[in-house]
Amino acid sequence: MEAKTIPVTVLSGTLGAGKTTTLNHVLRESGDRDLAVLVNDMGEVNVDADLVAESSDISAEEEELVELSNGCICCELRGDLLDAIGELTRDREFDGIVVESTGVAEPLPVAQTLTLGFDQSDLDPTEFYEETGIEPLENCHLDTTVTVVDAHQFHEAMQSDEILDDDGTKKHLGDLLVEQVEFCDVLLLNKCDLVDEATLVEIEATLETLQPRAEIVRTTHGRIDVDEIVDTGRFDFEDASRSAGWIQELQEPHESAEEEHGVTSFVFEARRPFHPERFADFLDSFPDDVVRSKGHFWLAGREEMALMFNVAGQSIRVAPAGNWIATLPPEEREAQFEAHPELEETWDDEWGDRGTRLVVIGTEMDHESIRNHFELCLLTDEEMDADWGAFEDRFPTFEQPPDAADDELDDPESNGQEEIGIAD
Ligand SMILES: Nc1nc2c(ncn2[C@@H]2O[C@H](COP(=O)(O)OP(=O)(O)OP(=O)(O)O)[C@@H](O)[C@H]2O)c(=O)[nH]1
Repeated sequence: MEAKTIPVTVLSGTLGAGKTTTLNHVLRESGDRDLAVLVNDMGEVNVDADLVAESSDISAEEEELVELSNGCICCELRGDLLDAIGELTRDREFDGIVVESTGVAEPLPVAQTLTLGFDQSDLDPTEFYEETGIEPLENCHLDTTVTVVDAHQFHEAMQSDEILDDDGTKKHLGDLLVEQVEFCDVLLLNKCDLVDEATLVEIEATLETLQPRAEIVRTTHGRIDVDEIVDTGRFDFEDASRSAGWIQELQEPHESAEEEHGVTSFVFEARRPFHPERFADFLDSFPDDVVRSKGHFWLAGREEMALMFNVAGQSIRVAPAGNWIATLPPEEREAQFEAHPELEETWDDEWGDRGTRLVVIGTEMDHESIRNHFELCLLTDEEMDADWGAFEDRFPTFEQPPDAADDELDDPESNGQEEIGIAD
């Protein structure tokens, strides 16, 4: 039998959602469990850690409380995070470790760091160990990822055009919130005392659509049963990476017109490209009732590369999604056909795999009107025969391979969003 390893819980959530409050509650209610806490605090003042220490009788000498400051555990402090857990657990057996991320941290890279660091994933960790200089930790496992959502601020956050700065990486608040919701095992819908029942039900419906796999628990002042988030055995990297509603919807599309509480979704598909000017104009006034949209699209004049469409609240991002299979050399194309036999069915004699497939999730959306808007952006028969290079194209140009472009694209100021006229 495998030895039991220490379960690690990661708490994420936007600024002020109630992470620290939840952590304090968990420490107070931890009973016989011996818990260690690791708090990632950006900047000079580490208020969170003080609070934790105060309310949980943890003394610094016991070294059960570790602060990681001046950086973010989803970026430059990834190695430090593992070092700190290694230090903590070198001579001591804990019943659990709770990591509180900063309000700007993305859960996926943190989970990736931990699964690699705990040698718990199928990914090849060699490069990671070389880069961070750490040794794999065999005495821990990533057990539960928890996202705390502020019920009171949810709608405001989704509609906000506030830009957050995570150590140089700029992101819309809605974008971060959606990422945190889409990647977790447990969603704590906190601050339920500040919101009426109808609003809570509506937020729950949205959360369920964005993240069908997670357990959603309503809380006030983070009062959660400790067993719901410590040592639950819920985390699985592959499942968590594939659990977002938009991914599931793309895999098994269904037009959900009468979902609960006005939250519905549909998949838009087309085998003609979008007219770059009309599509950019549409994005300039993109409907507010779309909460989330994601997928790839074909833009006329960009026959080499598929583009990724990524809407979360007020954030609209476009990024490279890789070359069309039709552009690959014959042997690579063959390999793709072997790996994805379903390609045969949809392959177009002239255009190969080029096309558009987007999931649209929203509240009280008018499906027909949004579909029509997308349809109107497609090239007409006449335009199909025109010179596509002559169309006005305000979308950013992507010359780098997708991997290299990714970081830069996270920055709304550098990814050309202004160029494509994002709606305020
Ligand atoms: N009314 C109400 N207030 C809450 C609730 N949960 C937390 N708060 C308050 O919300 C504020 C922020 O809570 P924190 O726990 O510090 O939030 P956080 O997510 O740790 O915040 P950062 O560390 O700044 O990201 C505090 O004043 C809490 O007392 C709740 O359920 N209801």
